[in-house]
Amino acid sequence: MGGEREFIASLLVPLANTPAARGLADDAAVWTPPLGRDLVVTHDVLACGVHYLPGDPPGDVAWKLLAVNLSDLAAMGATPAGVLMGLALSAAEDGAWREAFVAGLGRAMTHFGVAMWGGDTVTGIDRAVLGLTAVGFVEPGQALARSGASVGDDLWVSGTIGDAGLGLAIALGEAPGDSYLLNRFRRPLPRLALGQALAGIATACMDVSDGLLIDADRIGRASGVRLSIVLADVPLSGQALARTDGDAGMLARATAGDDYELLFTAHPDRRVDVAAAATASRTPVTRIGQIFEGVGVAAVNNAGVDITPARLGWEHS
Ligand SMILES: Nc1ncnc2c1ncn2[C@@H]1O[C@H](COP(=O)(O)OP(=O)(O)OP(=O)(O)O)[C@@H](O)[C@H]1O
Ligand SMILES: Cc1ncc(C[n+]2csc(CCOP(=O)(O)O)c2C)c(N)n1
Ligand SMILES: [Mg+2]
Ligand SMILES: [Mg+2]
Ligand SMILES: [Mg+2]
Repeated sequence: MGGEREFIASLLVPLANTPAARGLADDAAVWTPPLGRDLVVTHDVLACGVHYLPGDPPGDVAWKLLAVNLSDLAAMGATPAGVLMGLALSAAEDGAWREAFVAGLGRAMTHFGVAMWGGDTVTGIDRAVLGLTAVGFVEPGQALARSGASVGDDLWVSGTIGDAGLGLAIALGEAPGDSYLLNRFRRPLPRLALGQALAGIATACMDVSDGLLIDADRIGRASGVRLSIVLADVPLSGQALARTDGDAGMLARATAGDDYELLFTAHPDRRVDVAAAATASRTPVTRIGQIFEGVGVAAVNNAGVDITPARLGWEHS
């Protein structure tokens, strides 16, 4: 395997077969956005040892790098268009790793229908740091926000919560294996179709990356309301349910993060519309609470007792 030039020419140029990328032959991409749409732009970083493990399959690391960014576009109700990727690699990401990474990235890009527009590659650091910028678009003025939740709204979440946290424990060798849970950690599925279907229905929306409780707290703070979550109503997969005991178990699921599900609010009069959006996007949604006066989040157990923990989820120091 040659150097940077050969890596770009042999592995990345084939991924960039879209006019905007100009064959990665110019200094930047030139993209003609869909007329009249609002552009939605996001960037997230995955660091080896922080977001994934050195032994994770490189193709899955690529999937996750794209998926976590598309999840932020989903949270805004956007349709993805293209990506720019920044790779800072260590000696551990050798030729075989790079080939497997790019192969996985190509499969992920095809799956989600996004184009590679360019990026940058550097080597010589101790641990890999992988950044990706995703660009999408929405109908003018239709981008969702964290700030629109009102007192009386319902609180909803897509899919199931806590699977990825259990998958991480499995990847770390701390829990017995389960391919479904491991896959939920390594290959999250951004809820793009649901996000798009929620335009005009959700009053606030975000994706759950750091943990259900901490991200609910963010909607609460952004909206100036209190999100009350009935822990027993938080949807768990069968696999997670089998590994979850009591209030402490539910709190562990609700603070683990890496879910990449959508958390959103809507007026109770829109329950039929939320159900229709879920059906149209083939995405399960569950009502997990209500919005009250106050600020932030409260987690309530079966006895109606507020058991909100001090630590709500993942935060970088
Ligand atoms: N280094 C940075 N430079 C500029 N803006 C940033 C930076 N880090 C975060 N932000 C911005 O701050 C806001 C919150 O970022 P945060 O990373 O918490 O959200 P997120 O990407 O949805 O969550 P996560 O990173 O857990 O997936 C976003 O609007 C983001 O663009
Ligand atoms: C090896 C390993 N250890 C721990 C975790 C858990 N984790 C790390 S960052 C984060 C929040 C989302 O990231 P960010 O806020 O940076 O976008 C979570 C839940 C992991 N994924 N991999
Ligand atoms: Mg981020
Ligand atoms: Mg987000
Ligand atoms: Mg975060």
